[in-house]
Amino acid sequence: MANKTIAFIGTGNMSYAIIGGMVKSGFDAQHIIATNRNEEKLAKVSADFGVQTTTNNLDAIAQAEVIVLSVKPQMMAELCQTIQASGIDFKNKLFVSVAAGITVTRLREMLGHPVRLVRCMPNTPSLLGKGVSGLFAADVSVDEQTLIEQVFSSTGIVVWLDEEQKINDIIAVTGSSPAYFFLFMETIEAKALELGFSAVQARQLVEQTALGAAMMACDQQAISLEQLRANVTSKGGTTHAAIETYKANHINKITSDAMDACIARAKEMEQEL
Ligand SMILES: NC(=O)C1=CN([C@@H]2O[C@H](COP(=O)(O)OP(=O)(O)OC[C@H]3O[C@@H](n4cnc5c(N)ncnc54)[C@H](OP(=O)(O)O)[C@@H]3O)[C@@H](O)[C@H]2O)C=CC1
Ligand SMILES: O=C(O)[C@@H]1CCC=N1
Repeated sequence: MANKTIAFIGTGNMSYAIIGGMVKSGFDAQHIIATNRNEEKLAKVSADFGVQTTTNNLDAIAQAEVIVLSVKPQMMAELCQTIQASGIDFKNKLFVSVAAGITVTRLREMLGHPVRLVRCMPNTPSLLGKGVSGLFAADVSVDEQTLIEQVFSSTGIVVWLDEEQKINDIIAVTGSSPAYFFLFMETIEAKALELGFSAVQARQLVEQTALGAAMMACDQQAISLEQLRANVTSKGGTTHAAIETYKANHINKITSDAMDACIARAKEMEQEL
């Protein structure tokens, strides 16, 4: 990665998290260019991580060897149209798209060129080096795969996928799932408030418990999640009463249905965009 420059086109929530993870893990900020149409967002990423910034996407693309397309899927066609119209030489450029719901075929149509491309499905914990990135390579050399693996493994773990359609599955498992955990935390926080804990206490109690549970799972790999749960659940006790309530309300089915809806939406977007 030594002398390669990487440009993030459309630096919002996701690119901010990736850039943060990269810089905190030691990537040279001077080899990262962040773009946005909004100066305010660029001021923050520059102040926080010391990367180069510009509102001129084409300047950034011209300077970079790796170009991460990171606008919302609905804005990708318009962005690619401007890249295509610029007449930029794609020969020495490797593209990465983090967009959900846009296939390799469709991205190449949008760019008007059969670019070498990696589809990446990251998640926002990348900011803390705790991300997961699912990667699918399309006509990418071994050296380029190594390069992309270096970039994304600086933000957490990477998983190479052998079929493009698995990107949609990993969206459900890791791309979108931080939001499921936050939703679950929100429900505990709301109930803690109802029980009379202050807002500060409710937030602190839920975040410390979530962190503690996640760290126990990470620290005790040999113990199944089911067993970790069992270790909290005394026979005839309070946790048992709570868990039985979750089961009676079909928590497994709710999660399975939610993840199926996530995958179905990704497939629908592939038809729409
Ligand atoms: N957020 C997440 O957890 C994850 C997101 N992704 C993918 O990442 C991509 C980005 O998502 P996210 O970061 O959440 O979205 P954001 O809207 O936060 O970030 C995209 C940014 O790009 C800006 N932008 C739009 N068009 C252009 C343009 N032509 N030139 C320069 N900047 C532009 C937007 O500006 P403005 O604010 O004015 O619209 C916005 O600030 C999506 O494709 C999504 O599917 C993948 C995995 C997880
Ligand atoms: O909600 C979305 O569509 C994006 C993709 C994964 C997380 N956020």
